[in-house]
Amino acid sequence: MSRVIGYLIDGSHERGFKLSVWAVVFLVLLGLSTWLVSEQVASSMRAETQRSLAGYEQLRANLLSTFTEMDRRLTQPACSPAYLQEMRRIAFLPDGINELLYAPNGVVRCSVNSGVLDVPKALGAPDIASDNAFDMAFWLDIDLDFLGLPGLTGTLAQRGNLAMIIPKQPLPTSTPRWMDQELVFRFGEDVWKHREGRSGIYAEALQEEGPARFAMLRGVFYQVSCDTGGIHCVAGRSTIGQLFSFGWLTVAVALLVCGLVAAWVARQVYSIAQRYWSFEERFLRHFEKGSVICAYQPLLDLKTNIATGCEVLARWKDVDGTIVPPDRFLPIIEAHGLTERFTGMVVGHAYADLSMRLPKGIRLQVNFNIFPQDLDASRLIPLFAPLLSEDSPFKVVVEIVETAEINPETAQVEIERLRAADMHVYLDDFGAGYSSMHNLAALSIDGVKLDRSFAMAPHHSVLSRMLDHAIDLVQASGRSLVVEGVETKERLNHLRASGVVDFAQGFGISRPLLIDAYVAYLGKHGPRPSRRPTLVA
Ligand SMILES: Nc1nc2c(ncn2[C@@H]2O[C@@H]3COP(=O)(O)O[C@H]4[C@@H](O)[C@H](n5cnc6c(=O)[nH]c(N)nc65)O[C@@H]4COP(=O)(O)O[C@H]3[C@H]2O)c(=O)[nH]1
Repeated sequence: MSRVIGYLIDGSHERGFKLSVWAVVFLVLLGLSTWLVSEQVASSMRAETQRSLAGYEQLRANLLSTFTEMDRRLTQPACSPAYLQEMRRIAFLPDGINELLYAPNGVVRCSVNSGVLDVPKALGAPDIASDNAFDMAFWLDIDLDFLGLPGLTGTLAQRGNLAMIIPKQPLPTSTPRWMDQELVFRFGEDVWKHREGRSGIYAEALQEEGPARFAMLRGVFYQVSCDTGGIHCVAGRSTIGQLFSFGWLTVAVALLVCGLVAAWVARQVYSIAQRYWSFEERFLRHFEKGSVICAYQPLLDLKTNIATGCEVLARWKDVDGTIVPPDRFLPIIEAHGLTERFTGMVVGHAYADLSMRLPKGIRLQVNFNIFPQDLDASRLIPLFAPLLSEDSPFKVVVEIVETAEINPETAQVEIERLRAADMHVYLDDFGAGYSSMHNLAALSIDGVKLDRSFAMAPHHSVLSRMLDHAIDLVQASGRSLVVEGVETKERLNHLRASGVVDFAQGFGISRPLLIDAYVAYLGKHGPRPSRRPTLVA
């Protein structure tokens, strides 16, 4: 996991990472805005279809009130002059309905405009029977010739013995251009007749799933609204194309905003991921006792050919269990002033490993690396205390690297104090960095580790040719000499043949090993246990 995230947030994948986050966020925002827009479109369409229906709601109210008025006022004998006179008065009411009729059992006998018909007009079966919420029957688009209106058609509504011609009610002309509408007159759940607007929309809308009959997935939006009695219905339809053509500027701005927001989020996510998941942050979050582990690289005594010691090399266990080499985390430890705490962890871990696993009766030289800035005996000695007890089977060596921070005078004082506490001091990586002949001579160190670059250098290279001279130089100082970086048998034999190198260390002898492997290695190549512990190294 940490490897994957580490890979993603590593600088070289910044673009890909940001682009992926951007794409995800952009799509989410796009989905969200599409949903919001579709909600907005749905509610606008609902409002528009209901507005279109409002005229029919009003018409229905007028019909009902006119019927009620006729029922109340037409008490005279049907089709009598007084009856027709009263009917005429009612027809003058400002409700837009001005042709009232007397039509018992679907047979028109008289009307306001025609008076008593010479021949009563039988209307036949109604298109919509009266078993609806308003007890009204309807005849749609009937020929009004019988009322003296040749060539005209109209809709006739009947309640009881009374009837009236409904004036034509067109859809509002101010409907938005991004939407088409159709008005239908419903005869029942599944039977209707087109009345106004664009034919076919209601039928299409009925095909759509869902209670709101709102189908945006196919890029078409439908909305149907019906009046209270469910007789008039207005179906609205709008397509993505229609919406875009009237709102392209909004769409362009929305896309731009989504793009910009996604870019901002991608940048934030990247920097948060980097901050939270960078190796440094991970290391600092999990820098605790169990996360530091030790590897042990054998030190081979060239005089006896026995691996009498080891160098303790720290590793860090990443959150996913990956073992991380020290060059990755040591700079972080130094930058955060954790060096002393870290050395304490390494010493504690090594002590626990070795004291538990080392066969009884073996005395072992154990080399630890310390940070040059920690060269302070008063702080170091307590850290190593468990390994320095009188009956300890360990010979403790601390390896220090010469750096600009080492002042030879103060270093000498600290080295003396360490040695007085039964610790041994080696100069590490001699021949590289800040190594100086003067320090080699002036500091009372016990040994010198030749920088591994000499032994690792290919044959006949300059460094390789310098190896013997470097060995002579250290030998002349009288210090114990360790050559590290020994990778091949040839080089090991060469060093052994020189007769002046005390210890060798390198992959050619053994790689750094975890405790189990190291104990197994010691079983084969280490000192034999003795009843009375004697120092072999
Ligand atoms: N190519 C090659 N490499 C070889 C060979 N033989 C040994 N090495 C590597 O050389 C390094 C020897 O340790 P060093 O010079 O003290 O260099 C150490 C030491 O300066 C530092 N270090 C490691 N553990 C600690 C620690 O606990 N405390 C401190 N302060 N520094 C540590 O990290 C450095 C690197 O440690 P490692 O990565 O473990 O690398 C180790 C070891 O694995 C060889 O034949 N060929």
